Amino acid sequence: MKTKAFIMDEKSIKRALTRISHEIIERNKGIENLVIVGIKSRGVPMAKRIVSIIKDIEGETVPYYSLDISMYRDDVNNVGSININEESEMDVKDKVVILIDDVLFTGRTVRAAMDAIIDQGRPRKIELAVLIDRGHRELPIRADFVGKNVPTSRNERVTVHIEELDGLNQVLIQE
Ligand SMILES: O=P(O)(O)OC[C@H]1O[C@H](OP(=O)(O)OP(=O)(O)O)[C@H](O)[C@@H]1O
Ligand SMILES: O=c1cc[nH]c(=O)[nH]1
Repeated sequence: MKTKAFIMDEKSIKRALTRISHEIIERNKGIENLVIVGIKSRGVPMAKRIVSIIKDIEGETVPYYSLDISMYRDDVNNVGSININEESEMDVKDKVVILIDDVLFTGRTVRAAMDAIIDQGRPRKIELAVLIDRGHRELPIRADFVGKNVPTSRNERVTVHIEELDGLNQVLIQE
């Protein structure tokens, strides 16, 4: 794949996650009843960073979980059963769940993540934070918190590299 553009560097990713963290706190008037859920793979380190930024601001650690939705995808040949990772049962009943992912594209991953969460209990609300919204939704899903809106064509790919998984922090458009 050829890189067509550099969209974000380490500093701009950090600024975006800091702003999103402030917005989450502001929108929810604090952190009471919040639960943060990172979607694997890159939503997980992003979620941890947001938890850490919120702790710096509010002085408390918000509960957080990672979620593997591969079994819930409707466009993968896999009608399999529920499989939240075995690490933890998520306590989401009556909580405000903040879902975190790196890229929002068709919305199918988020749809699957919402199914997985609701199977664990009835949250009071689910909100969505993404680093990149690249458009091309196939479902009526939108993000509440967006790092950057990046217009793309369908055949492009937005690639997010996060240090914890990839050794560096950057966002690229590739084709
Ligand atoms: O809105 P959607 O069309 O569902 O696309 C967005 C999803 O696609 C990416 O994951 P991908 O399936 O490419 O796997 P990855 O996490 O290994 O990159 C990305 O991390 C999002 O989770
Ligand atoms: O461009 C895209 C599409 C799906 N998932 C990504 O991470 N990038």
